[in-house]
Amino acid sequence: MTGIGKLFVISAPSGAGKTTLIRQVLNRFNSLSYSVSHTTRNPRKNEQDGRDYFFISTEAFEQKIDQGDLLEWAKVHDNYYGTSMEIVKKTLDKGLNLLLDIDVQGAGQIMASDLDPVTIFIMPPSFEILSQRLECRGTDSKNVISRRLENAKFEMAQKDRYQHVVINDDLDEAIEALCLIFEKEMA
Ligand SMILES: Nc1nc2c(ncn2[C@@H]2O[C@H](COP(=O)(O)OP(=O)(O)O)[C@@H](O)[C@H]2O)c(=O)[nH]1
Ligand SMILES: Nc1ncnc2c1ncn2[C@@H]1O[C@H](COP(=O)(O)OP(=O)(O)O)[C@@H](O)[C@H]1O
Repeated sequence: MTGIGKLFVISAPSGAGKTTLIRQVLNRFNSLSYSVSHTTRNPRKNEQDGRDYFFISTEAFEQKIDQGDLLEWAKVHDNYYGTSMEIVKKTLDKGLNLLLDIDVQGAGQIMASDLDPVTIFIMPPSFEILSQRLECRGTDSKNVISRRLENAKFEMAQKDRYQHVVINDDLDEAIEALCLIFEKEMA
């Protein structure tokens, strides 16, 4: 992969606000596109296949692993998630910048590659607020929320592996801090 596009990797514990922040960043920068991942989890209400994720079966996902179609993949909160090799290659080769929203395991795989990514970790202001945000979002059952909060501790412990850490407390301030990183890195 020798294109001149830049690769950005964002990770955060579930509920920290990365989807909210990423939408704002994508609106702001025309030269930045988003890599739609494949997942085996069920779509939430308001999520669209092909826009938020490619929602596929476990069999189809495992076939993609076997065929080498995925640049990286991981099992997160009991489901598979993975990034299409083809999307990344085509986008970077066109000279476009690409944003991956992936977990800490997948981010580790990209950090170990020769893709030279810009890495950003989004932190919630506190664990209590993270828990409140997951409940207020209203997309997940109590069990699913507990599982996500359990993983959050392990995920947040890895924030120092990232080049940038943005705390998402006041939303507008976090958007500005994040956009500043993209502006500088794409200059
Ligand atoms: N490794 C990897 N992780 C992904 C990918 N797509 C999404 N994720 C991560 O999977 C986790 C769960 O995502 P999701 O089910 O959308 O829940 P949310 O974080 O609560 O919005 C998050 O940490 C995402 O960053 C991917 O392609 N690869
Ligand atoms: N800075 C913020 N202040 C208050 N609520 C927020 C903030 N950022 C995001 N939220 C809310 O928190 C919930 C989780 O955000 P979301 O973007 O879905 O997180 P993630 O994609 O990291 O799981 C959503 O209901 C969202 O509206």
